[in-house]
Amino acid sequence: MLNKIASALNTVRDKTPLVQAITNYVTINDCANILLCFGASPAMCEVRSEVEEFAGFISALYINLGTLTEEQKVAAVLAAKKATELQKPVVLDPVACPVITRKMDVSRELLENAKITVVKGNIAEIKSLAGFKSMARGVDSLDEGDDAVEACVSLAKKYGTVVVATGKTDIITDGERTCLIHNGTPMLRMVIGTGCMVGALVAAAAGTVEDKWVASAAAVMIMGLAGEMTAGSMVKELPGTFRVRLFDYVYGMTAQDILKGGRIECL
Ligand SMILES: Nc1ncnc2c1ncn2[C@@H]1O[C@H](COP(=O)(O)OP(=O)(O)O)[C@@H](O)[C@H]1O
Ligand SMILES: Cc1ncsc1CCOP(=O)(O)O
Ligand SMILES: [Mg+2]
Repeated sequence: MLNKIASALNTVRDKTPLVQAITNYVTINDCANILLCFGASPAMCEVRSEVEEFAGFISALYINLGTLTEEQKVAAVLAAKKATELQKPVVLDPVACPVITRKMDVSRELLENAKITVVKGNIAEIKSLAGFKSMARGVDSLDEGDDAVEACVSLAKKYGTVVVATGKTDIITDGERTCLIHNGTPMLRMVIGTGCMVGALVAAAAGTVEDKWVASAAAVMIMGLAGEMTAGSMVKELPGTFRVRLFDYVYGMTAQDILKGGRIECL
């Protein structure tokens, strides 16, 4: 599996996927920059009158509900349907769906009316979307992760998607194959948007790598490992410096780093 993940990194770099993002205004710039560092090309195209035309050009679509305006909501549904028609991968990040009913409703609408290739959320978001009890505070998960694998598998089977749940241990499943990623650092929680950035990276990988489960695992591992390497490079762990250096470590990530530092467990 580590070989496949290392090869996924090289595939993204070789193919330079064009990732369309309809995403929140808190972390939009970080999402664009992390995509560039990964080797992808970001385009934040999110107006209803533009998205259907743009779908013809993209490698993948990333929809993040973090600050979902009414305009974004209409555009997201149109874009997801068009991407489905054109067989382009769609990644959904159902930010705050445990605590805001509208986000849950829009997530379900998207899952029911388009082919969502990957649903990526934190553990609380994924558990609540799967109908499990979860603990959240705003956009953050407070969930210990009990039942998380079961929730991921059940959600994956229900909608025929890959499901990614991030946390101390990340879970990636397509309903049949499940793996856990043990890379990461608590510092990733000291910077807002690391979850959004993981979603953007998943879209880039899904836009180029055939096996969407491998693509998702690769994106999640690369963020976790880059976080570890960033924290390891600092004499004192400071969030501002960490945030800037995180981009550098994603940019500098090599296949060799993955083979050496990747920590994955296939269940
Ligand atoms: N306690 C932790 N230890 C190590 N890595 C973590 C921890 N919590 C989250 N991460 C990592 O931080 C990133 C963002 O995940 P998370 O905080 O769950 O998402 P969100 O920001 O959407 O709530 C992921 O790469 C995840 O693996
Ligand atoms: C703080 C905040 N508020 C609405 S979206 C957002 C960013 C969420 O980022 P992440 O899901 O990566 O923690
Ligand atoms: Mg999030």
